[in-house]
Amino acid sequence: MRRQAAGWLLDAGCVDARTTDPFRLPSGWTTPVYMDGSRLISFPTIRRELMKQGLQRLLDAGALQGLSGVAGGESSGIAFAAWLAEKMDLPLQYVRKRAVGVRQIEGVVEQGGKVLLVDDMVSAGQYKLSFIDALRAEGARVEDLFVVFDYGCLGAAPVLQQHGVRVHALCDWRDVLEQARARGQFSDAALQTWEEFLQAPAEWSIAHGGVGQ
Ligand SMILES: O=P(O)(O)OC[C@H]1O[C@H](OP(=O)(O)OP(=O)(O)O)[C@H](O)[C@@H]1O
Ligand SMILES: O=C(O)c1cc(=O)[nH]c(=O)[nH]1
Repeated sequence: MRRQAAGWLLDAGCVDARTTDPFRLPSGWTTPVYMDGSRLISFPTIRRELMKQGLQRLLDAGALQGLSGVAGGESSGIAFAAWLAEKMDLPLQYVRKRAVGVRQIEGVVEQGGKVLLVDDMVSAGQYKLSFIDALRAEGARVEDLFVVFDYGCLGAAPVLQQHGVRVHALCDWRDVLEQARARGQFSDAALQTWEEFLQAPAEWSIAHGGVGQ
């Protein structure tokens, strides 16, 4: 299943891999690969399959028990949250990256209700922590995050776990790299740089002018 999700990200053209001029993420990490999950909304078959896999995964993990709402992270997470909320016939909210005035959440949050946070992806998890804080400040219980893609190497899952939130991701960079290799996508040099990053992300980032934690 992880390979299949990784393949869909490649099919949708979400992955960019470089050998020079690294990407600099808002968290300060530098990377040779970038995931543009926002493209997924434009591929109906892919997005439908991803949501089907997501629901199954959440069900298997017991994350759908007692849910009272689904909250999308601005902006790419909103469509995915809406599709999941519609499938489960649950209320939808979305969380802005920054408050407009005093309001960061749109939609109605049920006091004490359990909300599933949804986004297209997680890298270092900074935005997710802000979304979780905002939802909790409004009285929601947040115990689970669903994303299509987790970097898997920047430590977001353990940090979110410390904040009481489990991460449910369909795939990570290792899955995407294996799939890209199997398909012969990207140059050998790009695949090699990608592998070096995954083997030592902190060292790679620092060596390319980024942060390492
Ligand atoms: O900091 P993290 O929690 O790891 O999340 C990384 C964020 O990167 C993407 O958003 P981006 O800012 O690229 O824009 P968009 O969602 O508005 O498309 C993605 O949608 C996540 O929200
Ligand atoms: O760290 C981020 O914000 C980030 C990383 C990435 O690969 N793609 C993205 O959209 N955001």
